[in-house]
Amino acid sequence: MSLKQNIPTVPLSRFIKHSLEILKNPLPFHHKNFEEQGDVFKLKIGFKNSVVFIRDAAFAEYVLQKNQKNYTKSKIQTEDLVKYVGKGLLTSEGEHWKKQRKLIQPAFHKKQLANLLESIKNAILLEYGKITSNEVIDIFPILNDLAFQTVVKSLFSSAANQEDINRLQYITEQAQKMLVKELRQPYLGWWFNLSGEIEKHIELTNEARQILKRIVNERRASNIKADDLLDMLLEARYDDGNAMEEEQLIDEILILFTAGHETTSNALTITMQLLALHPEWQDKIYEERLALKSESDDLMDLVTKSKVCQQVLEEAMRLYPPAYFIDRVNKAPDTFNGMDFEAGSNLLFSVYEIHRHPKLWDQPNEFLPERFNEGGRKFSSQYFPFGAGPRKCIGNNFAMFEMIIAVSELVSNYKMHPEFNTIDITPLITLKPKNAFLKFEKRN
Ligand code: HEM
Repeated sequence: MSLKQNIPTVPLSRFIKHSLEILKNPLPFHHKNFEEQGDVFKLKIGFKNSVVFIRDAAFAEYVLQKNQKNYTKSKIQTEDLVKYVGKGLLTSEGEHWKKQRKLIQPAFHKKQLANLLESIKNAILLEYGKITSNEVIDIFPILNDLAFQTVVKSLFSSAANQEDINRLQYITEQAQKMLVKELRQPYLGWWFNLSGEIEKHIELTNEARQILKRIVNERRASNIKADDLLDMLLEARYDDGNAMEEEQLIDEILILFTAGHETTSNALTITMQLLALHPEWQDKIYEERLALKSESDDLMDLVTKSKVCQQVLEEAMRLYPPAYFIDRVNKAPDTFNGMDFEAGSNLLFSVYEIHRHPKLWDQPNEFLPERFNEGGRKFSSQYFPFGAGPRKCIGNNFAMFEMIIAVSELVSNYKMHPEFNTIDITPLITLKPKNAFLKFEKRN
């Protein structure tokens, strides 16, 4: 039995004093608090409200896995996001979530993903057509479009025209931007309502729903077998033999756009920046790709055997996890390591801090992909880029396969050079890269 412990508390005055700095980039503020207070501390963010910040990997494992039944997601995902994207996998809870996860999971199995690799690769190559050699360019917009196109093409093959795709991307990004505004300036909530800004964005997402309904109905009427994600979702059956209702299907598609787009483009952009700063790893990936190509042209072989490329991506997501916080709220009171948490406590796990914890990692702030040479599994109790437990990212393999193809294709055609020797980030809902300027030199 562990002794009772008080949770160190950072007062409201300190939160207010640093509020501008926190709005710009909260990570240094949190880091300082962790250094001063320890791996668990409470931050007062109002007279009655507080958030518990955690960089204890065992605590994360306990909440996300061992005792996950006592925890739900916070209102950000289960209410604020719902008004735009509806109740799908990412945003639902309880029995509804369980039923949806069981239904959708098979579409993301490795075997099933094999059918999508060709479309993923084609979408990637199309985007790489935008790269101009020997000029400094911002790689983020290209990789951002790439990540959206990849999800759309995996869902619909060629069923969506470019105009629809552009509109869907625009709407997804606008809704996300609006949500960021609401979360960062909660005190302006009344104004966002009164000025009609929220309503405008809900209308936009309704327009996206209409586009998606048309695409789905055309597919239903066509009898075409495309073997894409949409086919999988249309053919999936609940235990009672029924298929998904149309509204639910549309919600799930909107959620896949939201969850699968920004996270992947962030991870890819930062990986390219790190590779530009560490050209020896570009050479290693290039050599690996040459060796694999001489054995087989099969894309499944490429994505499962590109070990060096995988290590680089894993290390990039250790240093810059796109989902840099994971939040949970406890249903019933709970105790961890002698610390008591009353029901309804807001727990925020800093994946960013856990991934750089000096007690867990050698040279935690250095880019050392070789630490993953035995795979990420070795670190499964302290490495959570895709979350953990039953709510772990359903698109985990999809994202890794997509990113391996994207990195390997780019490195096999170009050498990347950095414009700056630092990596700048803007932590919003996800950890977004900033100033990702690189120069591309065509390989012979
Ligand atoms: C590098 C890319 C990605 C990262 C880092 C990432 C990260 C995550 C994380 C951390 C969670 C768990 C959140 C929590 O427990 O609160 C999650 C959930 C989810 N992700 Fe991803 N994700 C990525 C790509 C994708 C892709 C490509 C898709 C789909 C095409 C996707 C779909 C989802 C969905 C639907 C959920 C909710 C799962 C559930 O609650 O059952 N993600 N993701």
